[in-house]
Amino acid sequence: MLGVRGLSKSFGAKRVLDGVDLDLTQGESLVVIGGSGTGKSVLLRCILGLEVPDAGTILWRGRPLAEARAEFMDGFGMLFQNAALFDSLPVWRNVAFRLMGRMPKVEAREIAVEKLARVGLGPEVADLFPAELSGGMRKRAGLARAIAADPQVIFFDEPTTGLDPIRAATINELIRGIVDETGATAITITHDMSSVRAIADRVALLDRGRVRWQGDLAAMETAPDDYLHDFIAGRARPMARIPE
Ligand SMILES: Nc1ncnc2c1ncn2[C@@H]1O[C@H](COP(=O)(O)OP(=O)(O)OP(=O)(O)O)[C@@H](O)[C@H]1O
Repeated sequence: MLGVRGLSKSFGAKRVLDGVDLDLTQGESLVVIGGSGTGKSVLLRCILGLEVPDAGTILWRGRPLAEARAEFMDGFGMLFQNAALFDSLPVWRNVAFRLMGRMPKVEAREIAVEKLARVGLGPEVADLFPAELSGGMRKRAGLARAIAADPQVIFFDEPTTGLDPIRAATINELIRGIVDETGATAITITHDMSSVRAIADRVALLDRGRVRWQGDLAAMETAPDDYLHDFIAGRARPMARIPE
């Protein structure tokens, strides 16, 4: 459904992505992990068309995404790292952002309230402003916005950043539930191994601009790769090579 072929991107002399290849089938949940600065966000930005790669192609349903950009953009949802809600709009307008203009306001609001309910926020939250929400509630509202237009592909950018472990687990469960329910294809980038275990069907580890390892979640624990195991365990070895 979504393929990345030989994607490369440099900033000045710094080669951040150096031939990344990935494939996602419909309904699959891929979690991309990798150390800080390994290019996870750059990869996401290239897929979203916010960054122009130096080389490589992104395929969407077998066609270069560049040729199907409008169709792709219509069918994607995104949960941003800090929820990225518009502070001047009430929560329901944030959730309904993609729906406004496509349908009458009253209908958009109804869908927003329904999506808020799906993420565990009651109708009383709809008219609050983002500043009145806790961090966990903001994430939930961001998640409701990501699913408002029933996307076929959803991107989750560090979905648990800034949350305590219990709230993080709730968000992970919501994401997994939503992906299962909607059959959406999902790409998550994260450092949080609890997210990996809760959300992933498949895991890809980025290292020095390439996919160092990828495989099913179950295979991750026994994969013959020391760096992957250090990453999973959050372990720093004396004199270990930390990829830059
Ligand atoms: N617009 C840009 N201009 C110059 N360098 C950039 C730009 N965007 C990203 N980089 C560099 O690319 C590298 C990868 O950045 P990226 O944000 O993708 O890392 P990441 O894997 O998402 O890291 P983190 O997990 O810390 O968020 C970094 O060294 C960063 O400084």
